[in-house]
Amino acid sequence: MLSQSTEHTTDTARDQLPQVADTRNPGMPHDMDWVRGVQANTSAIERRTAQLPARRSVKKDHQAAWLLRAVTCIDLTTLSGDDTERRVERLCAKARHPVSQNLLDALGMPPITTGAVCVYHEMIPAAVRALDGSGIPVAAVSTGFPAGLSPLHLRLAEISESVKAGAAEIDIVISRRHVLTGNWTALYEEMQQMRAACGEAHVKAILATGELGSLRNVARASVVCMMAGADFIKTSTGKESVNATLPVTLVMIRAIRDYFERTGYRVGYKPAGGISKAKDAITYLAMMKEELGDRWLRPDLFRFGASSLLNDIERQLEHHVTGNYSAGYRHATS
Ligand SMILES: O=C[C@H](O)COP(=O)(O)O
Repeated sequence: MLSQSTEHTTDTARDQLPQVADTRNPGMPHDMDWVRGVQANTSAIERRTAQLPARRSVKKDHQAAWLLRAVTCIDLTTLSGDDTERRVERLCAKARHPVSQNLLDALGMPPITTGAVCVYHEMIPAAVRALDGSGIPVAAVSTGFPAGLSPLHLRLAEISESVKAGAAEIDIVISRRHVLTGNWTALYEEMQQMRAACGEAHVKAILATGELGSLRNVARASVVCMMAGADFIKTSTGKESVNATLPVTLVMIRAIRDYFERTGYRVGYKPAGGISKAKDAITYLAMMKEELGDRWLRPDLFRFGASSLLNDIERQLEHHVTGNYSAGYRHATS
């Protein structure tokens, strides 16, 4: 039998942070001095992250526990031009039962679900119907995803439409040009308007880090989006040529830590794009635990944006239980 805890896996350096009530990040006035003071030491960051996958070795039951935890944090995603209602329904069925009952029984685990299902606006009604009664939220990518270059009033209207259609979480894309030109005020104001358009729906700010030019820009954009009220900061759309990476992750989660230490508000983190291997998921979780502590290992503060990660996790769990690997197609999600 597995414990759902990951407590045996690594020491927690960050559990000493001040404990405050979990309230949604309301944002704060734009503090340009803070933003200008944010730096990122690229070589130190790359050195630190280069060591992570090599020294991270989680075995047997602990590995299965980490993998099940990862499953509960997946935003199970389909974002393709050829998405259909049928594909979304299959994805939602998988989100309800991401790991087969046989495996859960063998591991002594109760039923679990993924963190959310993430789709384009047009697919929201199908996802809402298919997830009815499951408690699994529908996340929608809005604001002219993935480039975010449609007029602002249309991007804001798209958010409102997505919320009206039943999305409980909105993944917005920021205007990369505001970062690349150092127009932090424009980024702050845009993010604030998007947060307001979301209303009660939680907003994840996609930075598209592969297009921001430098880790310092990633750090500054993270801070500005949190100041403007982002509930989550997310690396990528999955459509950039470089998506989630470990150096970008370190920069973003340290920005989250800094924001928490200064304001008392916890902002979530979502690495997305190209995360398809179970061992990579464990590396990300271990990094969250080391840098931010156990509180950030739950789906309200951590998600993977991933379309195929679940397949590999299920294969690894099957290997853990049976000693054999099954063919990948048996775990296909769509
Ligand atoms: O936000 C989620 C990403 O679009 C998924 O990317 P992926 O297909 O590389 O897993």
